[in-house]
Amino acid sequence: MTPAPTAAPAAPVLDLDRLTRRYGSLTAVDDVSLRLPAGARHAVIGPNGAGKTTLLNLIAGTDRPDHGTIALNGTDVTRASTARRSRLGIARSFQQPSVISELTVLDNIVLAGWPHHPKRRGAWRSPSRYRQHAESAGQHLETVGLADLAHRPASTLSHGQRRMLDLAAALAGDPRLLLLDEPAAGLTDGDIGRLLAILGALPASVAIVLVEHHVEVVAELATSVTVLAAGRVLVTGPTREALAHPEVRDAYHNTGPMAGEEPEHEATDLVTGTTEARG
Ligand SMILES: Nc1ncnc2c1ncn2[C@@H]1O[C@H](COP(=O)(O)OP(=O)(O)OP(=O)(O)O)[C@@H](O)[C@H]1O
Repeated sequence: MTPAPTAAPAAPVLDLDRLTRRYGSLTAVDDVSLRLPAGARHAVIGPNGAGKTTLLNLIAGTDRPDHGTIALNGTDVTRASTARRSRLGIARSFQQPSVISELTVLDNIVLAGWPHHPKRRGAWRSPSRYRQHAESAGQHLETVGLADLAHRPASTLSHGQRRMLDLAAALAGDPRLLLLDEPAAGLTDGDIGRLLAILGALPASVAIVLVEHHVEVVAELATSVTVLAAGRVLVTGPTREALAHPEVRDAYHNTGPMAGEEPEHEATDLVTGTTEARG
């Protein structure tokens, strides 16, 4: 009997291969490889200056690597514009929430979702088109708990509420990969709890890559972690193991044996759970 054909494994949502970014003599991201499956909940942690934001910039396309490749769902986007990456499903929230204070809460989300909407043409000239946009924007505000504030000017929001609005703006394009840069920074414990509940409830169709200094947020949300130190991958793996790694604690305190050490190049494949030598 002929065996039934097996389905080809889905392409990783994100595949970074030997990514390097130099600024003059400083190597901010140094030979970083990482493969994440669809729906991943992955955190990137490390001390200040480790290269975390630079890595997010390279994935989002606001910065370009000197070396290495970036693939999104099997499509090479290394040279793609930020707009094309956004259309392919990458969305991003920032350390400083990018909110337009003069607009209402609702219109911030209408504007963020507009380029992604199938009926985007003429949205501002046609009241019925605008209503369609406003309806989907309202759903995203529900998701982040801001629906009651939809018609307030965004300038009246608290810091925590602006962060939620920034998150709703990132969700407005129905992303497949959500990049979050320190989403818990400056939040109260209550706001952090709300953020965790919102992110925890996102569907598995949305993968998350999270840069975060709050280890408890990482432990709660991420199922896998990459630790960067001086631009290099110190360790990548399941959250509990990565956080328990002795060199992680050493690197955080900048006293450990990792300083100046040359790690072997490895790519940890979080699709298959294997680690392989590359290069
Ligand atoms: N545009 C730039 N030009 C020159 N150097 C830069 C630039 N962007 C980042 N760097 C340097 O690259 C290194 C990594 O910076 P990056 O912001 O990625 O670190 P980080 O891990 O996000 O730090 P933090 O936790 O403090 O935000 C730092 O030494 C930083 O000064």
